[in-house]
Amino acid sequence: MASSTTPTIDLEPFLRDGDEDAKKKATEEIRQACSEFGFFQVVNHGVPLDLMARAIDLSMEFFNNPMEEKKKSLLKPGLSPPPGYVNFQDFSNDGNEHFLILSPSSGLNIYPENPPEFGNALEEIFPNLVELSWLMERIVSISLGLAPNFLTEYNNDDRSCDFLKAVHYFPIEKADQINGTPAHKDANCLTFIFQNEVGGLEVLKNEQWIPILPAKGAIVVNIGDVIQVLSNDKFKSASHRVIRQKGKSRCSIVFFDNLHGDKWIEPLPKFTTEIGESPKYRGFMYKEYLQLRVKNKLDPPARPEDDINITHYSISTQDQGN
Ligand SMILES: O=C(O)CCC(=O)C(=O)O
Ligand SMILES: [Fe+2]
Repeated sequence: MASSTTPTIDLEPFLRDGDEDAKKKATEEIRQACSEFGFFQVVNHGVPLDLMARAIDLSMEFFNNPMEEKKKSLLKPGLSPPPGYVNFQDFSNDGNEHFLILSPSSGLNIYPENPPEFGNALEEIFPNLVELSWLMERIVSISLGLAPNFLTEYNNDDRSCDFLKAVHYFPIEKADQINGTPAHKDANCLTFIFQNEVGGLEVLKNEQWIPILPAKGAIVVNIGDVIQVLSNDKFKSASHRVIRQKGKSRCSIVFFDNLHGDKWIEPLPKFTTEIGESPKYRGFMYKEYLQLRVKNKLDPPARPEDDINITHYSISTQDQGN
């Protein structure tokens, strides 16, 4: 029966050899969560819990610095996404600020002096989240009926476009300031989020906002547009948002398992020609979509309905009939 809370799935069977039945059961739970919600949480995921807690604490210490101090690690222009500090309140209604890093091996990251361990903690957690992405790519591929290494090979095992953000959501001071991050769908492949105890992340299902409750040590996983398009809507990239809370700062660490911009994205034959279904999207170059999304964010259209999202590439039923 369909439920109204997102499931939590134990990945412990995947961290050891054997127990194929337990692996199958967890894979089936993930398949259901991906088609019903596009969102779920995982526990026993292999990312050290003390490192997760340290990354959150040090992020909050960084965000508690005076603004002049934070702005010393301003973003490096010309890179997309730009690493470093950004305060969205400077140019949008979003009530958050973030610090972004690219892959530590890029050599492009800049770190603030205070607190000195902040950069180390982010660099240390990054490869742990890459490791979890590999595992989830494998499970998601299997649950779509694809070869286990399908998603990893689809991106030529290229991890150079992954990135990570530490995000601080300011507490609400006036009643109308609830917007932390407005409703959106992630463009990438898979997103991983862990959060402090404050809450505010919500996912849309059947026109209802469902809270993703913070659970100690759990990591939220959500499906992005790339998987929705490849699977021709079999798996869902769900709309989600963050609501700010009264008197409490929310902190999250968000890791984006991302594709190379030169990747061509279109529904796979397995979900179209091979089963006699029409593709729901036309193919596109991933970087073209990302550029449209960035433009959208920095220079929002006057009418919200002109906001660019994945439906930009939808093939309507009418087109399919022609
Ligand atoms: O901070 C969060 O929990 C989620 C942020 C988010 O959805 C995003 O950055 O795409
Ligand atoms: Fe998101």
